[in-house]
Amino acid sequence: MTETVLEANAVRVVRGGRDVIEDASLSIPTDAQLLVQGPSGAGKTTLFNVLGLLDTPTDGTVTIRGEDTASLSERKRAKLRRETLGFIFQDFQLIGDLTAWENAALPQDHTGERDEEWLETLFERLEIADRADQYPATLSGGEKQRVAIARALANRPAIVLADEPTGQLDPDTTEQVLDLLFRLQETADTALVVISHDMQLTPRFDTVVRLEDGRIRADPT
Ligand SMILES: Nc1ncnc2c1ncn2[C@@H]1O[C@H](COP(=O)(O)OP(=O)(O)OP(=O)(O)O)[C@@H](O)[C@H]1O
Repeated sequence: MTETVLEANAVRVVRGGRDVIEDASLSIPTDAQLLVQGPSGAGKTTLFNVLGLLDTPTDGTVTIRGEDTASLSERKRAKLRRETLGFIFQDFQLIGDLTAWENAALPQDHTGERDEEWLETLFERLEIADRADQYPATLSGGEKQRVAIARALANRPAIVLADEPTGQLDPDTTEQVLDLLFRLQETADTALVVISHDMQLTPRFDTVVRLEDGRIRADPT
């Protein structure tokens, strides 16, 4: 049986006096290819932040490998986040005065565990080895997203969480980035959770759930 790495149980998030997420439950196995698909305002970013331990739910629990994250101190949550999760954001969030390589190495710097060989593997697989010394301003959108993917995988996280990872890419580059993500998922042995409004992504994923008005619904197809 596949192990569950992250579980959200009856999560409710109240913001601005109303329920932005209502009774959301998700079980993420170690080999997940999960797409959470939903329209603008459905609560996707809020759910991303809760699953990524960047925000705490008003009610309900988020457990990682069976450990309830609510009972942890902020320091322990941050440590668990650094060691277990890799993040990919729509706007890449690269640091402008660091090179592509330095950006990708940041999570390793935070945990103090440099693994140059793994970074090299990632840069080769992502076909950005020749861009390693360039600064973000000189990279294309697709290249920036690949650096962001390398950074997300730098610490070999158990889960990669991606919020609209292809939102700024054209359809062809979107397909290429998805191909790379799935191939790297296998190499890195990580669960992949993508949150997106983009219907183009739907056929590529094993499991698709819909988020509508803060509620998770099973994929109707
Ligand atoms: N801190 C907050 N205070 C008040 N309302 C909030 C807060 N955070 C989110 N919301 C509201 O909750 C709803 C869901 O927001 P969220 O950003 O999670 O949606 P989303 O699905 O990611 O949307 P988009 O695709 O447009 O980014 C929105 O109506 C938003 O205005």
